[in-house]
Amino acid sequence: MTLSKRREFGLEFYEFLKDTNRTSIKNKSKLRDIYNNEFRNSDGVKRPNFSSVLYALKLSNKARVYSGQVHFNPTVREYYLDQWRRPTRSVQNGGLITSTPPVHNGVQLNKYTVGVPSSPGPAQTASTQNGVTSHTPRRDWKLANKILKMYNSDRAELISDRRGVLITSDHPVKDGLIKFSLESVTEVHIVHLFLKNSSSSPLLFTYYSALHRMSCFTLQDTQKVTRNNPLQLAPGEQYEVQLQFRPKHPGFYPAALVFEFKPPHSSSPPSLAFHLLRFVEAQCVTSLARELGPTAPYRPRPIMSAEASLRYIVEDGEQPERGLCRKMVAISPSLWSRSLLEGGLTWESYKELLQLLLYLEAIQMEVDIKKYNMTKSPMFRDKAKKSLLVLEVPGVSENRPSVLRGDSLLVTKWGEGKEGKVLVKYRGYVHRVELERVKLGFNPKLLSSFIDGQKFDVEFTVNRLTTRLQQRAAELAFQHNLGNTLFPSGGTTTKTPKLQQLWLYDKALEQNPEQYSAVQNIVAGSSRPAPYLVFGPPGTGKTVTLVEAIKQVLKTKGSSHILACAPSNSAADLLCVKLLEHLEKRKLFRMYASSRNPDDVPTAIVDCCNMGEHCFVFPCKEELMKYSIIITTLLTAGRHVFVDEAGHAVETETIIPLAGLLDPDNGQVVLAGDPKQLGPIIRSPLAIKYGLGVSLLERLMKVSLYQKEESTGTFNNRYVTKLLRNYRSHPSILKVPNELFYEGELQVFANEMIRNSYCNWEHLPQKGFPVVFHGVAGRDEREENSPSFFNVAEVEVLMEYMRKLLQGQGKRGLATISPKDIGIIAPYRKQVEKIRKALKIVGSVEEFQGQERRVILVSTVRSSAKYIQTDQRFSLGFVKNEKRFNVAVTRAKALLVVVGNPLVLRGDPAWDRYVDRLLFCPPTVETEESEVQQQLDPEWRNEL
Ligand SMILES: Nc1ncnc2c1ncn2[C@@H]1O[C@H](COP(=O)(O)OP(=O)(O)OP(=O)(O)O)[C@@H](O)[C@H]1O
Repeated sequence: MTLSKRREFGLEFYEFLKDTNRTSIKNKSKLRDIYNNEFRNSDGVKRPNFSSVLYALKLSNKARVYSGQVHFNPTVREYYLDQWRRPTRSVQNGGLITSTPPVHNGVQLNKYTVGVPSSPGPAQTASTQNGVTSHTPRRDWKLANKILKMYNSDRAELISDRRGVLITSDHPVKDGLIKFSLESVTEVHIVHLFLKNSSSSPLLFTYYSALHRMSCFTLQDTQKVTRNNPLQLAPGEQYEVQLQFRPKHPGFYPAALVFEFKPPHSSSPPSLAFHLLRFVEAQCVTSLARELGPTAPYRPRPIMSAEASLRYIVEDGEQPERGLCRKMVAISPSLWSRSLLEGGLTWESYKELLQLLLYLEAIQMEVDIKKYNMTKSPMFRDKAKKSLLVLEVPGVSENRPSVLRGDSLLVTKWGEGKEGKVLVKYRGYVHRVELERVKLGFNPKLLSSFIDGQKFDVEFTVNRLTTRLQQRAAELAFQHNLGNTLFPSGGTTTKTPKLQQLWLYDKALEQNPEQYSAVQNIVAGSSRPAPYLVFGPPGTGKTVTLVEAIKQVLKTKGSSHILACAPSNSAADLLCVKLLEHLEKRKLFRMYASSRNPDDVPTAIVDCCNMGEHCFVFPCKEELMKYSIIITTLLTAGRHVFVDEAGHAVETETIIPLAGLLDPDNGQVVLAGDPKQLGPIIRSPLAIKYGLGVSLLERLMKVSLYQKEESTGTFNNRYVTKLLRNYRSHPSILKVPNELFYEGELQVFANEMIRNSYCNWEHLPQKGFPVVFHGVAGRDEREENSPSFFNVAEVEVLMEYMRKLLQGQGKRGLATISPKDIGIIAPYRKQVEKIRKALKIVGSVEEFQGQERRVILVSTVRSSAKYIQTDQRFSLGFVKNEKRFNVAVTRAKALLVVVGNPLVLRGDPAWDRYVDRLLFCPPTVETEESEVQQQLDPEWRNEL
């Protein structure tokens, strides 16, 4: 159980002590007895033992223990029990709070009308019994849990006025919900709630509270009603409770309020109590937020109904210009058996099992893509190229559906499908993919009769090429005898190599013995035929080691042919740019697939790649052999094959460049990556279950050859190098990922001046600790037909940080910074689009793996838990995806700002530990624990 959960139980116990007037008890064994006998198993919730709970309280400075006595920290009450912010000052004794600026200051509030009671109400006496002022309604955990459980089935009843109680308000109430909106954080808004006994007998109003804590709200009433101090409502009598909303930040703040009533006999048992619920949705929306808000309400595209059983013919369309394109034949698995699936991956089962898993994956892709079929979708002529038609495909930029240049889809004129008639389906080829639309090339037969805005039914199709390439690679790997490479034992390895002394291009690497030895071993080919692995956490120099090794292989063996690959275009481009630092352009060739958008080619690479006049061209083999290095993505792919970010790729993707190209005896494969960062994206649950989600790098790392030798406790440098010196980040940025994912092994080696450049930034909650977690109560919204999410409140907070960063630069000893030193990472395309409206420097996590910036701002977007499963399924978002989370928080050198809703994020174990460690454990040795809590805005600290 996490520390935060244990702490939560501890605080809940403290609350229980308060409720039963026993906070004066300090004796540890007595408290343990109360905990065990009365609290621990009182409501079926599984709670940890007392010591474990006490330990969590101690760690978070909420309790101290000495001489067998437990002393609860007085701030426990303020921070925790008082989840509804305590009034800052009272108007009169026992009166209603009117903290500044009061909206209804001076208005009378009493039992029947709004006013201040002339004398202290009975609550004063009751609440001071224990020497503690406890009139602010506190949360009843048991009740909150009970209501949350009932909520799904009994919502209608919970919000209905019952047993003579009517709850009305000065705001409109629709379906139990009160909504209102403010324009600025300086405003305070009050909602008056009137509780009326409309029955013919008296009733007791016994309790009110909120189901969730949210400190921007305050609830209050004049009589300070509690269960110890109930209020009798005579027939026809009305009583007012006020809700005050005072947001600190723009955002969306939902709340649920519960009101408890009972028959008026003092002896009536608690079971006779009944509860009414009201919901509140408060918003604070600034003008920027309005501008960025949904352009139109979200309306998912109508999905095409199940395929009609009509006869049809297909009219082929116009393909985009591209080089030679060889059709590949589909491979159906020859064997399909449970024993094959369950037998695990061995060299004997390699081809059959991988082909079967790829087949399962392809079936899942077919099923998935059908869900995106659209009906009644209009198309328009492209203004720039009249022969193309433009179709809106919301979500295409997030691969929902996955459509690339060169893929095709089928359209039918809407309303044409009639029984007995042969339907014409027109195949449209994708010429260009834009944010939410594609440009399609169709048959002239369609174009000649096309009217702008004409509506069509659209069927998406899966491009089988990628699966087929991988299936073929599995087959070729077998044919070309790559068993010793893919299942290395070390037994077949050639004699111990002689390592040469090398003069590295990047002198910094000579100072790092692991990097230097990795380069030496790669140059000597010492692991052959086994692959050489370079693995290690973020920022440890895997890519630069790989790049240096490539340069050294070329320097020492001039005739070598090297294929350098990465799973994504951005990672392959990065390799290319780094290689160009010391190599002549003529030696190097970056080969793009025809599906790549030519506009996305970085300028540094334009004149050493396969970009032709209008499209990418594919030179013949002889032409290609003139180059020393060819750089491609794995799917687009020697003697030497280098693969960067190998942990991100499916095994069969990684073997595409090996199978058929690698000489099994003399070829050298080098894989660099980190299995704790982005992994393969697989849709089929069966394929995942039986191993397709494991990259070649990850699988090999479990082979004994690549593991620490027991006798020495070290890795065998001949086959593997583990890099542990991080050259990127300030220790505070690394602290939590290091503990979560790397067993604390990462060492800080980043340039001191750069990594410390934000340690004194005035906006840090704590000096010397350049990590900020900024809690935002936003709302994850969608607009129009797009399935992608955005969160305007988070954009606003990001903009605020951008302003602070750019305005503050160069001042008070801070380094100057330009926008290119700042990166913003968001998990959804729509959020990226919204942020781009103001800035030009954002990208998705995939684009950021392998990259770094001086300052990184992360927007997590998710603010409601209900979409988290969808995120998991589509490998989107940061919640419930440790690897994406790890990549996002390890890109910054000097300052990391994470903006998100901690209540939602904490539903994920990794985030929970992250927020927990940031908040409750000293991030650096010299930090005071109490100060660490300042890392989070106080408003949120109360919520957690
Ligand atoms: N020996 C070294 N001395 C100084 N700086 C280094 C050294 N090795 C790497 N670096 C620097 O560290 C940073 C991270 O390097 P690199 O991108 O190669 O790491 P990585 O392990 O591939 O990271 P990630 O897994 O996060 O993509 C770069 O700025 C690089 O120049």
